[in-house]
Amino acid sequence: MVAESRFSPHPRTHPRNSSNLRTNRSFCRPGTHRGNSSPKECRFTDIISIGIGGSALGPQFVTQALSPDLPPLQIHFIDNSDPTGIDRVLAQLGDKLATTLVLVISKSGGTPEPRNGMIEVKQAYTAQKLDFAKYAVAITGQDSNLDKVAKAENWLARFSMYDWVGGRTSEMSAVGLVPAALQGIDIRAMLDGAKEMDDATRVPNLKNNPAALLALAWYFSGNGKGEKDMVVLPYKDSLLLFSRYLQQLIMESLGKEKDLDGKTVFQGIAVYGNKGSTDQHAYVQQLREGVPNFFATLIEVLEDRQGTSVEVDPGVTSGDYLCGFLLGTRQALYENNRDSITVSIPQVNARTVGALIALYERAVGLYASLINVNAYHQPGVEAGKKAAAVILDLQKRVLEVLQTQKKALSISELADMSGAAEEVEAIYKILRHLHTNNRGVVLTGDFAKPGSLTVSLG
Ligand SMILES: O=P(O)(O)OC[C@H]1O[C@](O)(CO)[C@@H](O)[C@@H]1O
Repeated sequence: MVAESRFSPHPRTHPRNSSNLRTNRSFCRPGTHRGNSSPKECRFTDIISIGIGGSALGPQFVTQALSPDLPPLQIHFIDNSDPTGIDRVLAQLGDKLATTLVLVISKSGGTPEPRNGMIEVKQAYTAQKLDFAKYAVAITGQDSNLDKVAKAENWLARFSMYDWVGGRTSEMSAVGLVPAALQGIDIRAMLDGAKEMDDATRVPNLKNNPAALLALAWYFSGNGKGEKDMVVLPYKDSLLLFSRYLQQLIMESLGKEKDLDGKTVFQGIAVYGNKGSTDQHAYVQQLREGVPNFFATLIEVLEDRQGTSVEVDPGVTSGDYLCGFLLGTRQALYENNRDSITVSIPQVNARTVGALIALYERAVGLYASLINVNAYHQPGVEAGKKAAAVILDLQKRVLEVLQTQKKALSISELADMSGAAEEVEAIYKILRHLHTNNRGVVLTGDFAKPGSLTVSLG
């Protein structure tokens, strides 16, 4: 899918993308089923996919939406720097690591979370006397740090990402297509659906352009200032992660302080939601009667299921109920002057999911043009990353000071000696974290009164 014509090359260059996939996929033939595969055909049973943000949300959404009930390879995600989360994935796999492929996905190849995940997973392979390089695949920008590591260590495969593909618009690149193909998902159909939508959303007549209609509806509803939140309610379990995927696509793209002229605009649209009808029993009460600060997007899937349905009442199926809940909620919102948009798809399949992704990618680009912001950078996230690096540096400095001390110090003494008198609270939190995790820092005193605490190395 081409996200935004200003940033993407001509479609003629796309075959390079698929040849990238074709030449690299020999490490494991997708679609080979576990039950009848010989070790030669595919020695893997599972995948660990390590990535965050745009390098995780698309693959997670597509897995939930499209992965077959018995996929050829079962995928597990590590999308955080949470040690417990990493442990859980590794514990679930146990001695199956020997047949587990690892995808390390990071456009920049320098994001700390996937780097940490990769190091921890590598360590787990080493502990089982497995050569990590024989299991590891990198999906990253050319010559990124990750690319260099993968090249130097001779990993199983490397897929390169084009610079013009943004992280949050990368689902139709190797980032999304490799994990999807390995799970037996029809990636050609995904690309076909995205292509169809790409064509449909290049139409200059706005009334016939679904992405333009969507962008204009967002603009109308929130006054072009994001005054209303976007509540996304797909009435289908398999689309549960769509709102989470859209959260990044929309909020990271549109949530900007400055417009393209450098004017302070504080733009954005807040996105949340899970699924209908489940959310009707959670927060739809507020949507109907509470603060009118949202518009709803209802995703309607026409096909209930493959095969026939039992009747839960005479002449009525569960699917009829779901359809009734969607239409009923829409009506109830309308009656109370709450806006809603309904997007209908015939069924959840690779083609419609590809089309949905392409639709929203294009709508975001068009809406960004309407409000005059750059949808394709994320300066705010960079600020958060820098601030986290400052905290880790402070931790280092504090530990260095403690190493020189024979007697326990108060936290404010330690802050002074570390040249960070203003950072007493941050230092308290760092120390408490190290203390809790038995990292050689001993805090003594009343934790409810940080001023009473003394600290030393244990
Ligand atoms: O793929 P990368 O470079 O690891 O980045 C992961 C995510 O981090 C961000 O750069 C900032 O959150 C996202 O835009 C991106 O999707």
